[in-house]
Amino acid sequence: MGFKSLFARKNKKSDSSSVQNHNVDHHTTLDIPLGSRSHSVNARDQIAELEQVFKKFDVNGDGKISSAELGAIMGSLGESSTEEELQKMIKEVDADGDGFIDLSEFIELNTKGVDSDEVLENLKVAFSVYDIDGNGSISAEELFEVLKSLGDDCSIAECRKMINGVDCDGDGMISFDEFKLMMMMGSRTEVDSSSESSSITMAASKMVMASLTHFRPLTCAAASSSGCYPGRLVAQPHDLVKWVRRQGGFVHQGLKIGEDSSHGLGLLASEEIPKGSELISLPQHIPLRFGSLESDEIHSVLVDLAQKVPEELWAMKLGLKLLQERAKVGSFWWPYISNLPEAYSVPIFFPGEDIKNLQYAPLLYQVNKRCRFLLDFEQEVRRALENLKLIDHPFGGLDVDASSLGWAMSAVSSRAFRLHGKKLPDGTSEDDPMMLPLIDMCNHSFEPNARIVQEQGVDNTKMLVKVVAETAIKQNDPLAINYGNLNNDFFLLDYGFVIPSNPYDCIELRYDGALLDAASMAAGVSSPNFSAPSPWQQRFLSQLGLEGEASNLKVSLGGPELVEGRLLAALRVLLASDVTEVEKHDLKTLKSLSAEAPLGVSNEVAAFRTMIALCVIALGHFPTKIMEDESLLKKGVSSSSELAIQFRIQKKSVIIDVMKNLTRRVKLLSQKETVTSQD
Ligand SMILES: C[S@@+](CC[C@H](N)C(=O)[O-])C[C@H]1O[C@@H](n2cnc3c(N)ncnc32)[C@H](O)[C@@H]1O
Repeated sequence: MGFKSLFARKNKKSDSSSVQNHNVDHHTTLDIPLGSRSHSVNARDQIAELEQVFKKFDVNGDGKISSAELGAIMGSLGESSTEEELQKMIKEVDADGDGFIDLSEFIELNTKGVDSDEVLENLKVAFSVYDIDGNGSISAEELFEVLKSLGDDCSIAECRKMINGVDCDGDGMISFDEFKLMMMMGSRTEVDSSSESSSITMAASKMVMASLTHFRPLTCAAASSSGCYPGRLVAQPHDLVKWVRRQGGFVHQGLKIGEDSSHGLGLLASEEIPKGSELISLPQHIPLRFGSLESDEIHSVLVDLAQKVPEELWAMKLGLKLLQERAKVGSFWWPYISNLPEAYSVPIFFPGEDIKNLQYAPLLYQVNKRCRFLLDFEQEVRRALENLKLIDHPFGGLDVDASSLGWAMSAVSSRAFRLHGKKLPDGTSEDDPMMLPLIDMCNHSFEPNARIVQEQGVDNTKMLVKVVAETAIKQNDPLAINYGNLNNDFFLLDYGFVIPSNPYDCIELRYDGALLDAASMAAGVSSPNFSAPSPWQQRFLSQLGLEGEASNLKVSLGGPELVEGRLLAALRVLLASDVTEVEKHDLKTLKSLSAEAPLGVSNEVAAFRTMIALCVIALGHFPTKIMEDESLLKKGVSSSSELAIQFRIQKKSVIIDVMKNLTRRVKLLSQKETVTSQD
């Protein structure tokens, strides 16, 4: 890679050789002389800009660029080079042979043309940064948007002026050919002093400067308070479907991105699609990962920081990479990242009052843990970055605070997929979390019409992962995949939504003998002694993991199991008096709700009654009743309050459903008992 090509950051992954079906027209080269070797006085502006760029390279300010400075810049742009390569690059330019590049050599280099495929390829990458919607031309609005996102406060009128100076065919836009012409004229000798030429120079140098010297600010919008779907990072994001196709991916012609009821944006079928159809396929290089591909070079600061992320918050690790790519102008993934929501409705972004409004201790605990982690990690990140030179800084010198870290963590937790990674010796494979552009536009349903398939062990496939139609899909139907059979705690914490009547929702309780004593007493169950089990009962409790060192005291009610088997078995055993009777059954039977009263009807009724009373106690922990919650919702509240209220309504509904189900079972058992005693 030559020195000049640094002007447009070329990401290794955009290398066209690794891409099939690269949708770029290779035949539209303009017949323009690429440069000359002297400068005109009218190129003063451009030279002033080049001086500024030179200063960025010249880190120690000694007026010359050394191979170390060049290497550091290349490294920060994702291009690592050997000393030999760096020396070769310097030699190309070093007219006086002193082993450095001085300002005049730098200007000479950048004002002469280099007619090569490489320059053309780099121009295409630079062009794509501005062509936000991927329609092949840059509008004044797009130019404005990009320059604004880079911190340049030029007006839309100025952008129009810049465009007019370059717009040869008068359509008000810059096509790739016009862009190329502009870039070449911006660095040409015979630039006259007309205002048109200076617009060209200004536009060219602004764009060049932008793609070289700026990073996007990492601001984080507060979660949207309106009910409508979240805005994207930029007002006019890239066309994701086109981008995936351009990168060699496959997107079914009957798919489009559109608004999907209350789920934000999603994928919709624009025509009927038969069952089994391939919908989307992504080649290996499109997913955004932390660096599991052999060729990935991860910034060492990011690697160190990632090691400080606890395993269960894996999303933050990939989030660091996402933030770095978000900051980097010219990132290969920008067309994808520009489509990400600017805000997330996950509880870490709720106002404190709404976190309390969740009213459910296990989730409050998780939310607080995440918030605390983000605040601590913010400090960790600051410490890691504080003495770094700009060129060593993974985020281009930008400040990374807890809210931008939270944005990144939420973007990953709500979109990343954990695919199969490296095979392990035991035959299983490592989890490989990655973001799957476009596929992650699919919303969730427990009754999905599509599913993700990872192409594993299939020879000759360049595609890493695909989505296929699980059922026939009707025109205008949204595409839905199943994110997992998760409870609402996960959905809210990681994705920012709550599913009403979620069959997998449950409540978590802490197994506690004293609490069970209280519950059984309230239920009128005679002689309960849960807090002082006999030795044989303790043996059972240890086998159930409810006693002893390796115990796990979290038990759940609700979900498909209705009552967690360990809790049911514990109650059955603790309410039994005859060890030999209990020992007749294996643990599996004792844990099973469908095993009918294995220790007798009265034991079963007492166990169920105790559980019903436990539900009453759990319900009592919620300060509000469902009716009160519903009337609050009717009145109208903020979107975070709404989510918090919906969440707690669902939790209370789970408890009530468990109570109803157990009450029905008690009734049936009691009838059975009466019939048996009458027989
Ligand atoms: C993988 S993204 C899907 C694309 C997303 N809708 C968007 O606008 O970019 C996951 C996010 O979509 C929304 N979502 C997906 N399925 C949903 C559902 N069943 N109910 C509510 N929101 C849903 C949530 O905001 C979630 O965090």
